[in-house]
Amino acid sequence: MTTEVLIGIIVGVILLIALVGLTGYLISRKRQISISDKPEQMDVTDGTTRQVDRSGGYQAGSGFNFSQGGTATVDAPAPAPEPEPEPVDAPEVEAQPEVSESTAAEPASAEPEAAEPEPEPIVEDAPAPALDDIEPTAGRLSRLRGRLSRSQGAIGASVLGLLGAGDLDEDSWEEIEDTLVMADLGTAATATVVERLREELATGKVRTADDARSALRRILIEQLHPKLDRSVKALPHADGPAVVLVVGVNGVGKTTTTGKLARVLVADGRRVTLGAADTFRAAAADQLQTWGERVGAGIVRGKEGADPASVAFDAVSKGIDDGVDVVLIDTAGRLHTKTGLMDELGKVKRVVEKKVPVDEVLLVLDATVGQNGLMQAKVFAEVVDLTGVVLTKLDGTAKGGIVFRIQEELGVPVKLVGLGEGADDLAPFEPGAFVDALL
Ligand SMILES: Nc1nc2c(ncn2[C@@H]2O[C@H](COP(=O)(O)OP(=O)(O)OP(=O)(O)O)[C@@H](O)[C@H]2O)c(=O)[nH]1
Repeated sequence: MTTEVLIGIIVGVILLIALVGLTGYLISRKRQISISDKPEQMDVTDGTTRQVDRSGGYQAGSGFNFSQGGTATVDAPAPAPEPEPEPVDAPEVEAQPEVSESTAAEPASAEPEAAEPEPEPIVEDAPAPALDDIEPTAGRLSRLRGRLSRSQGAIGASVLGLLGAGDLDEDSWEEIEDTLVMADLGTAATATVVERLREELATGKVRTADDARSALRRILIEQLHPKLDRSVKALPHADGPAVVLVVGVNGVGKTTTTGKLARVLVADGRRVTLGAADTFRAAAADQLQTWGERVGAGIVRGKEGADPASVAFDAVSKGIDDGVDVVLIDTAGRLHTKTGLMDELGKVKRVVEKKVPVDEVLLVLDATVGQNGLMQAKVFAEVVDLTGVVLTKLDGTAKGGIVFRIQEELGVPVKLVGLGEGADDLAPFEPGAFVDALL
């Protein structure tokens, strides 16, 4: 009797355990997201397989968005602690000789009152010869599809692969974190993305590959502050042209970006004057002149070593006289000393503003240099009030995640991206399209 009861109890317990185990297994199967981290493949006729282009790449439908300076910025990101702008030059030198700076290539010098007369700036009018056909600006991103191929999938394949492995242990979460950090998202954005992903998974609503992809997509887009005003303030005012200063260290693509931007503006029916205030390297002014000649934009340039501020001032003066819509000023970015840079850029801005307000200060950063770019950005942010970032060479890097850090740490929107060396390889930055290229 006792033995029978005992056997009965044991059988009952075994059945109960089996039932609990089966239920647990079924629940865990249901929660498991099955996503392949391998690229999709398809058979081709020769019996081999090749990757299906599931890219779509970085594409978007709209063209460039230009606006007038002074318009309010929408939904500024909660920036990382803003660097205190350092005071620009202790006592502002009043009655500055606007175009009569010394030609000495000494960047850190104080603004001289009465220096040697500046040689007359060389003013080149737009030449008559046949001009380039400029690619239409609308749908520019669609045409540049696939340029982000190296970024493409970097985050998606690995993170979605891990999410697809079902219940994630701490090692998997660490691996997800590592992937995001490797893509240069930075620790703050990575922590937020991981936290948000954990929350989404905890709700139990993420069940399929599509759910996981769209959750990750949504979270990454949120981190890019999609509502930021990314319009380029390049539309003229009632009483004068818009002025755009293009700043950045040498070699990042400043001159190229200035030329590309001129093309976009001309293609949109705007009249442009270029100011070659990068007087450090004569070749830079030659390069800009060529860009101008190709689209019919006038250029003002100085002799090598001339004072950048006087060239900028003359460019703006000529722009006003000619009644152009926008003056684009390419500056030199010798980052050897912060003081030198501050003196030079601060002075360029102040001198120009004796004529008209500067509407846009675009910092050009080379995406391929990763962290270094961020350090450069911080130095520039201390020197001038940046209003936007142009991220160049995104076609040659898997580190597109730097976009997240720049915006987060500077509180300045990425407005444009360079996606190649071609004259029309400049596109507006669009968070949705960018994230699609990453996944
Ligand atoms: N792949 C790629 N190359 C680019 C891009 N933008 C610029 N470049 C190249 O980067 C190089 C440097 O560009 P520049 O415009 O001369 O750079 P900069 O900052 O003006 O440099 P300095 O003239 O020395 O002051 C050139 O070979 C450009 O063609 C881009 O978006 N993608």
